[in-house]
Amino acid sequence: PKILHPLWQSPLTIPGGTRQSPINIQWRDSVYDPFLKPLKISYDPATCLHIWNNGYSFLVEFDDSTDRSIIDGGPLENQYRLKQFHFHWGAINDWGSEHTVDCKFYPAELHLVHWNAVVYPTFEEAVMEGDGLAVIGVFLKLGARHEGLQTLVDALPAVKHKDTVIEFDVFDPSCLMPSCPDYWTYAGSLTTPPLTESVTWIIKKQPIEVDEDQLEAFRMLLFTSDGEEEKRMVDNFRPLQPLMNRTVRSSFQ
Ligand SMILES: O=C(O)Cc1ccc(OCc2ccccc2)cc1
Ligand SMILES: [Zn+2]
Repeated sequence: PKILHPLWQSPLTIPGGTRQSPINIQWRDSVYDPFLKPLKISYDPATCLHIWNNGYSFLVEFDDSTDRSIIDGGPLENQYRLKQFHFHWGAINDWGSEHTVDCKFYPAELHLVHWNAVVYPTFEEAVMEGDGLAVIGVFLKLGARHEGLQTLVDALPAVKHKDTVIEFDVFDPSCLMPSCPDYWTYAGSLTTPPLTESVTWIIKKQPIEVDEDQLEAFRMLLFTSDGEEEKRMVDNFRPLQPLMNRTVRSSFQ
């Protein structure tokens, strides 16, 4: 019988999928690629629009009608425009990330979603193309309070329920980047429907630190709309997918 995902009520596997995400990154199997460039990030904090609980995660969305917030370099052939960022997390600190490193889960993972506006006219079209999207993944680990994240955390009670949105007009996602430039990269997919194989993943080696209260703030969000029986928004990560015929490259030795 078809196994449906508890969260999405859609098939858990893509028939014929050869580059699905997330995956385990086995550090010793990754291959250093000296031709990988440093990742260039230039975000304009004024392009921030709002925070939205879409029933899977909370998304911070950006005005992507111009090239004001972009990434370039790294493994990318073009510059890509920032569309939104969101997180995946667990009910407890033992798991929550989508990717793992040597089979280790982090308590949460940040995804900054960008699309190739040089080649494709809209995000929706880019989502269907092999070089359409570039997602930066940043692991969150338990440690010191993250001051930059706190402005986001303070806004979460206003988007507790599915389909609630609040204006959020200035935020610089660069503050969520770790200081170390090292990353892994591989060809993968969306980890939520439509699961299309259109993502160049750029996974930062160094996690950022957040404290327990900040993780708990994520866990008080709800999958459910106001008036429905409350279901806490936790464990919103997809199971690991087979590596198949892929190599994970590293920007570092
Ligand atoms: O960050 C990830 O989990 C990958 C990911 C990237 C993009 C994404 O977009 C969903 C979406 C697809 C088509 C139209 C509207 C929204 C969904 C997931
Ligand atoms: Zn994601």
